Amino acid sequence: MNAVEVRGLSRSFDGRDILRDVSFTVGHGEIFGYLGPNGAGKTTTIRILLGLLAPGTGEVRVLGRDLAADDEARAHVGVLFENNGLSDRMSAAGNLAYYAGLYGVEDPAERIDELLALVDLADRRDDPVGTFSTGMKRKLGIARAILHRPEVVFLDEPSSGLDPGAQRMVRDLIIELSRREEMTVFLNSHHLDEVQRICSTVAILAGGRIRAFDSVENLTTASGRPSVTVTLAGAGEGACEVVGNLPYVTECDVDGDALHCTLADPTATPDLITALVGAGFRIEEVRRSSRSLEEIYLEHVGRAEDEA
Ligand SMILES: Nc1ncnc2c1ncn2[C@@H]1O[C@H](COP(=O)(O)OP(=O)(O)OP(=O)(O)O)[C@@H](O)[C@H]1O
Repeated sequence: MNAVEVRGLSRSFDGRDILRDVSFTVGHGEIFGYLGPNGAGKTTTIRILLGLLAPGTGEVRVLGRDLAADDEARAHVGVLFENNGLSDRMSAAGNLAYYAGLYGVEDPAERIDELLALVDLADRRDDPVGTFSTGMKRKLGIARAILHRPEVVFLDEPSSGLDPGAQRMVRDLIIELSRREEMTVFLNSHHLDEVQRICSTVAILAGGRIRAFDSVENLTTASGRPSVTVTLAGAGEGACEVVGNLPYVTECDVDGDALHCTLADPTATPDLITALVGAGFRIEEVRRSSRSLEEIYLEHVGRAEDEA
């Protein structure tokens, strides 16, 4: 059984199709990145998973259960939306104590101490949250979301509005809680660099449909679409004319002295080099290159926009 299952999910608002036949799964203990442009339907998907919004068609399950119909199952799930769900007037510890009461957390004092230490706010425990920075509030929001030791936690844009230092703190915290608390983390994010660093699997949602669903490794390494970067001794002008028509070269691009080629055949690199040398190019270095998640994301989103 997967931690999260979405099968054939569709949902429209006021006649506009937002989600169309969306399917993906998230395994236990994974940090999963759910990506897509503004308005793609990521928060809508989370709200349907949490049982806060009815699906149009299709089926969703969290821990094998339908949260809309299963009160007990909701106790195993945590959520952080962008507003953190905190009272500015209460202290950090007071906020956590309030939620510990709502969730029926056992030994709340101990758990609150543990979490304040985890999010590095122990020394601010008695200060009103209204005096906290955006990053501190976000960290406390995450502590609130995992207070009751959920098995799955949904984090909607946990890094939005944070400076790079605070983004890093939140990123480290997510890794820590996945490792230490063995939680499955469902992360909505626009920070592709962050997602590439911490997520094991991602899905890209655009134009209402899932455009890619795979491990970050498969998406970014050469295994899917092998590519090589050839550093030439001198300008790369004319290199694409030489290799662009070779049958195994699917894409070619020159940037200064660097020639980037995507290959249809992963074993074709020596032939590519032979062709370049035959045409008089001198070669400094040849590297298999992996593509960034950002490049892959932009390609899928661009394709979805072209289709629209
Ligand atoms: N209750 C609602 N009624 C009408 N339209 C809605 C409702 N909730 C969401 N929408 C619309 O559905 C679309 C998807 O919204 P959603 O918040 O899921 O996007 P998102 O991918 O989370 O975007 P962002 O990255 O900007 O947070 C938007 O066009 C939004 O206006």
